[in-house]
Amino acid sequence: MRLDYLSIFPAYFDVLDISLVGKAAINGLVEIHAHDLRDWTHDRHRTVDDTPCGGGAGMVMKPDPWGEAFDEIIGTESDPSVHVIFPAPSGTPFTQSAAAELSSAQRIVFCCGRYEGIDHRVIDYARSMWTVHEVSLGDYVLNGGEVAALAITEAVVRLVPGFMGNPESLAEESFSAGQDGLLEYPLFTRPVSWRGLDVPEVLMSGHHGRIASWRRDESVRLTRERRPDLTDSDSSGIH
Ligand SMILES: COc1cccc(COC(=O)c2cn[nH]c2)c1
Repeated sequence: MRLDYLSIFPAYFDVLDISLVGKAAINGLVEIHAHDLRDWTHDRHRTVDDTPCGGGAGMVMKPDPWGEAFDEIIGTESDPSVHVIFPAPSGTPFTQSAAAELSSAQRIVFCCGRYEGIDHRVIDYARSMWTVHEVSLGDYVLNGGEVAALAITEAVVRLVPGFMGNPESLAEESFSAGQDGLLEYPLFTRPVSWRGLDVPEVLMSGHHGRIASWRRDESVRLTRERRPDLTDSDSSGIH
């Protein structure tokens, strides 16, 4: 899987050289390329933004640098197998199933917006050429798409076959299919007693049936408490 990042702050992606994603890069599982959008400007100030047509506060990212960067990084041929991601508050909520779908992509290009956003024609042009995803990580505003691109990268790359040493651990996480779309139950490890707080006895009983039932009850309780929106979904198994 090749991952490209287009940003005016490409150094954000240096962090991908460490930890698991870095290891995957070494193993050749993923190939990471970060690019400075200003490399495709031609004026002395390397300008990437301009005032919004129609007025309004702030600045908008000009289309020209994006188009030239696309030509060089992706090419001028249409190819639906290339996935282009624009993180933005106005995007479609990003989910674990979207991460799973993207984990089989051969190429993903992250376009990191700054200022008030990117000239919409950039997204329209990209849609005419590749498979575009405008995604939101949540109902809040970041200063740019870089942090969102890092989060999406981690969610996707950890699902790439061969990435996780222990694929079983993927099956039991929140939002993974195995949990019926419920939130993950509370986790404990040794010591059994810590600062006057004890591990729930059932987990030390060795009775696997009771443990499974305790975990399910906890997942249902947590999901009802924190994510009532998930309780009616068909996959949750609770109504
Ligand atoms: C594309 O234009 C913009 C404009 C402003 C900020 C951003 C960065 O994305 C977010 O803020 C975000 C992503 N998910 N939730 C919030 C992009």
